[in-house]
Amino acid sequence: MTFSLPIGPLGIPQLGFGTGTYYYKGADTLTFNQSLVDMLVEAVHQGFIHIDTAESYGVYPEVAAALKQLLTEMDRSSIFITDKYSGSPSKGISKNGTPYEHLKKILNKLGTDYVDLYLIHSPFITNEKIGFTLAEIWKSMEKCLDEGFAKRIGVSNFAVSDLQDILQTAGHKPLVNQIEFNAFLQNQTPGIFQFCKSHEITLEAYSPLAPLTKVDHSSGVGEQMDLFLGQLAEKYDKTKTQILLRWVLQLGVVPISTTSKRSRLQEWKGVFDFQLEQAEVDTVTSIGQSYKPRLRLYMRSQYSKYD
Ligand SMILES: NC(=O)C1=CN([C@@H]2O[C@H](COP(=O)(O)OP(=O)(O)OC[C@H]3O[C@@H](n4cnc5c(N)ncnc54)[C@H](OP(=O)(O)O)[C@@H]3O)[C@@H](O)[C@H]2O)C=CC1
Ligand SMILES: O=C1Nc2ccccc2C1=O
Repeated sequence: MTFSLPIGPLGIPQLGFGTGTYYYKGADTLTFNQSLVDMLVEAVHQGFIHIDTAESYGVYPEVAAALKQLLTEMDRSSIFITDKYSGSPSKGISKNGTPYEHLKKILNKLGTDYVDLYLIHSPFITNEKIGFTLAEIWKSMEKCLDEGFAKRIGVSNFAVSDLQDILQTAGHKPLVNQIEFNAFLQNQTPGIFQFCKSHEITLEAYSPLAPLTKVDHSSGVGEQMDLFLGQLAEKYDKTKTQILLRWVLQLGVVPISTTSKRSRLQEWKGVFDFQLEQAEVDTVTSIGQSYKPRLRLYMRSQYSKYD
């Protein structure tokens, strides 16, 4: 039976395939990573049609190559592409101009007319750093939406006060906030989960598997969580990876994961054919909340003060 990735309320496919982290190339423009192209094509073939990329990952050539192949077989509308603007600074000016200027260049590179979701990668944008204020950057994001180059616009790594600043002047509100989110980091910044829920801003969770991959499971809360995930895995005949992704989904959050292994795609399919009981979701949540200091891999210099 063919697998269809469930589509959420804003038309967002409910698991994103990340082209950062494991596949991150940054400024390395010389190496072409054919294994990323092959994995993207395979992932989309198997139903994982949501591709998460960014200006800073240095992987547009690979995403473009995968799309070129895929678009000979399927409609553009069957694939969901997210891009993120970081405005990579160079001597106080953004190397790639405004989000609008960046996106127009990138669409050309990617061989498509639009992205499905366009995010500002982080709120740490100032006139001094890149020559534009955050308000100017949001205006430019809105222009991308108005002209149809982005179907949806949003942000990433934004705190409540950053969102409030944007909401004050926005013509179009951010539809998504992609944040670092896992059982051991349930609020990247204070109150962000609840704020986004109450403002109907969809949360996307990057690095959702960190409690499995970045934690000592031999003692303390790490061990307690591992044991509980193990119990749930046994009860549902699932893996711990599947249980953690399921927990994210049942909180109404879209996981953004990635993999180097084709076998993981089969594992991901098994995230969508079962449900945790509410009490089990709550237990993962409450064990997770007792993990101190919180498990934070990104934006530490700005956000570790909250841990
Ligand atoms: N907006 C932002 O600022 C950021 C966005 N992102 C986005 O999120 C994406 C995903 O982030 P990432 O941190 O990789 O997400 P995850 O936490 O989902 O980690 C994915 C990694 O976990 C490994 N893994 C899965 N299951 C297991 C297991 N049981 N044991 C050991 N390893 C396992 C996978 O390796 P394997 O190859 O074995 O499957 C893969 O490399 C990025 O690629 C990027 O697109 C990431 C960081 C910041
Ligand atoms: O989004 C990302 N930001 C990063 C910073 C360092 C390494 C990987 C990443 C991402 O995938």
